[in-house]
This record gives sequence, structure tokens and C-alpha cells, in this order.
Amino acid sequence: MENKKEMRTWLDDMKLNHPLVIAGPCSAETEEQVLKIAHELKDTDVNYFRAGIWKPRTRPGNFEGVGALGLKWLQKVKEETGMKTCTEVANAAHVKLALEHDVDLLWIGARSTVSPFIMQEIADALEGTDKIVLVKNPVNPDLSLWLGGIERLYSAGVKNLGAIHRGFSTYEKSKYRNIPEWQVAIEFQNKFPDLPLINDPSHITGNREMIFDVSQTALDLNFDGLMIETHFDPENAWSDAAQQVTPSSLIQIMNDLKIRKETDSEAQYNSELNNLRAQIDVVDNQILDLLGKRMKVADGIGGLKKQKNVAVLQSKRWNEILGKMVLEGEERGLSEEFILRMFKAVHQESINRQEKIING
Ligand SMILES: O=C(O)C(=O)C[C@]1(C(=O)O)C=C[C@@H](O)C=C1
Repeated sequence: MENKKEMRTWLDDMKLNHPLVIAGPCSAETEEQVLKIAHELKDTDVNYFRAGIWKPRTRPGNFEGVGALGLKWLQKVKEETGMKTCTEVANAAHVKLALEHDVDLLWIGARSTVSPFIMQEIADALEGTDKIVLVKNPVNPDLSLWLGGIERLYSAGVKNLGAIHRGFSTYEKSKYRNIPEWQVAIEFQNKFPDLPLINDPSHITGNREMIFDVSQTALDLNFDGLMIETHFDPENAWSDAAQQVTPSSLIQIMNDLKIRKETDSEAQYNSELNNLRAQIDVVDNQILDLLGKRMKVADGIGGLKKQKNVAVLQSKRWNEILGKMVLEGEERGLSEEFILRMFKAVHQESINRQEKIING
């Protein structure tokens, strides 16, 4: 699969003057709940009404969705509000039912994207459909697996495709429910600039207080749209209560978000930008020179260790360096997260080189 301009035709054809917005409850709970939320979202920027019908839950025993019954409620949403509808599908049976009930957009969840077998089953069931199909990233930050899943749909003749970035699972504790790892989304856009990419701040944050900030970051990174879980009574939602916002909060979020354009042609802006970019080019070269120098010194240590048969990893020294760099970084306004990531990468490279020397 290669990037093609036509990949974004379905989105361009909508001629939106704002990002694509998909909103609605995490789960369809009752017909009244679904319709009440849909009516509250009707005359807003929301383009697609979402509701989970089949809910993949981490542990058994929790509410697992109302099942096919909910598809009738989505049909009612369409009849009563004129809004297009969407839901998650996780196997061929779901696809069949969703297509029979004329759901307009289907998405595939992170737990399905990880499985090539499931993705192939879904792709076969969707063969040749003109519905929009969005693929969430797999739970692990594996861009090839994500793109591979999309490619299975593409090869099955599904033309109206896109992706949803919902963040990635981690073992480490974090302020996010699923860490964004924005660089994966950036790499996605580099490889497929014309494949529409939607952000899902609800699943990234797991917390409604953080939804605005993550949405703004997504728009700053050229995302094409947002999927935000919305419920009139979030605290009492049957699933994901902490991350849903009310329809009025959603409207507020959409009003407050700043939509960025890709570039600006004004001369003054371009001359200042070029000047600053030239400065960045100089600094980047200095960074490379320094990194090269540092690696040469590490090579020297590798040679010494070889002579004396000493281990490459020196945890005590390494922890001293890390601690010192975090403190010194802070003094320069550099975040701990950034310093740790950067120096861990430097250390790993230093170890790789010493490994070659010591075993060479
Ligand atoms: O100090 C050492 O022993 C080194 O080999 C250098 C270095 C580093 O790159 O800073 C590399 C590996 C060790 O784990 C600790 C530190």
C-alpha cells in the first residue's frame, strides 16, 4: 500500500470548515440514552454519532454492550436527527449486522488491530464496501502492525479508509490512560500524509479534564479530526465514566480549540521562520558533532574495559550521570521526561558500540 492523494477524498468531499468530529457515548445503554445524547449533539459540529454496541472489556463480568439491539437505536438516531452513525466492529458477524443496519462508519478497536487474523476476517467481511472504515492503533506502539491492518482492508477493496490514534498501553504508571507516543502518529503522517488521521483524546487521557489539551495537541500536529466520548450524565455512564464529557462541554471544547492551518504565505512570517530554521540547522549540526565526540570517548572506555575484562554496563556510574543530567536539564528548562528519553538513547548507543569493541 502506498500513499495516494485519493485516500482523503471521502474527507475532502465533506467540505468541512472544522476538524471531523465523532461524538456520542462510550456505550449505547438504553434507547432513551442514545436518542437523548444524539438530539443534544444534533445541531453542533458533530459529523458522526458514535455508540459502542459490543464493548471489549479488559476483564469479564463488566458491561459488555447491548449487542445488535443497539443498532436499531442507531437507525433511529439517523431517522430522528439526520446524523450519520458509527460503531466498533470486532469480527465478521459484527460487520454483517452493522452493514445490514446501515451504519455509516465502522471502526476497528485497538485490541482487534493487534491480531492479523481478526483484521483479515474483518477485511474479508467488508470486501468492496463504500462505508468509511477507521482503524485504531494497536495497543502496542507498532506502526507496521497498524499499517498492516489498514493494508488488509485496502487490499479487500475498502477505499474510504482512515486511522484513529488512541494511544498505547504501558506497564509504567503515567498520567495518561494510554500514552500518546506522538512520534508514532508523526511517523504515520510522514508515511501516509493523505490517509485521514483522527485523534481519540478520550482513550488517551482516560480523564475528561485532560481532553481539551490532548485535542489541541492533536490539532497542532495536523490531525484531521477528533473522536470524543459524550454522555449527558458521564458520572453514571455504564462504561468509561471518567473520560466522557457532556454535550455542552463538547461544544465548549470545540469552540475553544484553535484550528491551525498548514502554513502561511505572509513574507514577514516566512523570513522570520527561515531565520530561526537556519539557527536550528546550525544547532542540530553541533549536537551531531558532540554526540560523535561522546561516542568516540565511550569507544575509548570500551577499549580499556576489553583489556581488563570489565563489564560494559556500569549501573552506578550510569545512574549518577542520569541524576545529574536531570537536575542540570531542569536548570535549562528541559523536562525530566525528555532528558531521560534522550540520555537513555545515548547510553544504549554507547553500550552497543562498546559491545562491538569488547567482543570484536
Ligand atoms: O562509564 C563507563 O563505564 C562507560 O562505559 C560510559 C557509559 C556512558 O555512555 O556514559 C556507558 C556505559 C556504562 O553503563 C556507563 C556509562
